[in-house]
Amino acid sequence: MLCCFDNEKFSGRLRLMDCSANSSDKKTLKRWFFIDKRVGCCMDLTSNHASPVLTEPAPMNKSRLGIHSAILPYSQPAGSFSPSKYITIPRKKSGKFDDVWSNGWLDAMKSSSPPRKKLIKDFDVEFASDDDTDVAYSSWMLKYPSALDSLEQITSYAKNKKIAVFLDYDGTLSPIVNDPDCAVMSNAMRSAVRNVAKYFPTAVISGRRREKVFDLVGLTELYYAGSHGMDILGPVSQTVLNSHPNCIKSTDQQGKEVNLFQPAREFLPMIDEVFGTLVEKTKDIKGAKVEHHKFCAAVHYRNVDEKNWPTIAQCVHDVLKDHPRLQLTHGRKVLEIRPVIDWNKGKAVEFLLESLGLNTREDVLPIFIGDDSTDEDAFKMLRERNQGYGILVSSVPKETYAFYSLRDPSEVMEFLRGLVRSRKKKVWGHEAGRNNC
Ligand SMILES: O=P(O)(O)OC[C@H]1O[C@H](O[C@H]2O[C@H](CO)[C@@H](O)[C@H](O)[C@H]2O)[C@H](O)[C@@H](O)[C@@H]1O
Repeated sequence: MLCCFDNEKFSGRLRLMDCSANSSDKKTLKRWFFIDKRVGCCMDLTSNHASPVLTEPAPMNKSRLGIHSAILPYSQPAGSFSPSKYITIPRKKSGKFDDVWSNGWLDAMKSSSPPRKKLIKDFDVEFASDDDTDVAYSSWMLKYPSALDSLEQITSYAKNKKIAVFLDYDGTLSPIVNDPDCAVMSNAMRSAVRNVAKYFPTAVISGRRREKVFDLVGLTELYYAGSHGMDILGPVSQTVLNSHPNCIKSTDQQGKEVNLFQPAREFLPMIDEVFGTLVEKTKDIKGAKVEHHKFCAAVHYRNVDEKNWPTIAQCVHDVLKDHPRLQLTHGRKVLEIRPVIDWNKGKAVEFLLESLGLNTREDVLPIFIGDDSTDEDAFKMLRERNQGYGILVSSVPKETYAFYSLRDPSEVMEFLRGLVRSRKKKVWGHEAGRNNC
């Protein structure tokens, strides 16, 4: 007998349980089936074989099942996902704020960057073994296929197009580690990124301070944006200088002429002040760390005992209460305070495309690779433009606006190497390293 559960939490799928299995013991309950409401395909999670049953097909179905995604329009955002990562502070009619217990901050803090088991549980899949989590990941990959497995599709579609590569830093180019100051990039990754930049315009767009991310990456051939895109050093473009009032001519660390765009410049003194306050307020919380990213401030709680998380949340909450022009975003075990302006990583990608003279061209294929919630702005922008690919780096199932997935930074490196290999082979048929862009 099959029982049907509407399981919105699991990627908009209907969940079917085979009640002929022993359901009293969750560990032995192995026969779950998922029906993707849009894909119209039923999958036995124990066998991971998809077989067509029920429900009518929808426009996104084919792209999710391996037919070349770029041929198909992004007709709708992925699943029922609506990433509300910008946290509006709930205000009571009295003008007072709700506290961190009731406004969901602590839940968001707990679920940010969770371990594998916990995340699977959040998707309401009560699995116990590593095999089961692998099965859940494989099922998730039907919706977000591996960019490595899809490399041939991606590169053949990109053959006559200009690829532009946009990369997040933490969790994408470097693995997540406990101390943000120790998040170094391997030489192998550096060399992969350097090679990518030989063939495609390449930028790193990070939440960190721009100068810091440049120090960590150490490649002069890239463009850099810090503070989640609020601090961009891009190529000189008169069009961009004319159309963006906050954009000025400047020089980079090598003395080269560049365009400098800092749309939140007026917030500098406020962020300075808030940084000082946060340092002071958290100084007695063991493990807490505050970073000044110039146009935003980050409060890390990865190394703080969970019993002290409410105190961290309260400190940040109190600061925001006093600064209505600032807002909160949740990152991986980090609370970030940033200006309330209409600017994000997605806008930064568009800005850089414009600076490169690629924004209005239809033969451009932007690829954005990132792991964090702030990268969703870029994934979403690409979906809305119906152009290019967002690639989410995650080793656990996550809702996302991205189109493809990669498990971890080592797969990112393989993917970047694959892009270069295919460009060398398909365009020139030899190993010459010329910039084709
Ligand atoms: O946009 P990104 O380049 O991904 O930057 C996002 C945040 O990355 C850093 O924090 C994260 O990585 C740390 C090192 O692995 C880890 O310790 C921390 O828990 C993560 O949240 C950076 O320190 C933050 O300021 C960035 O906002």
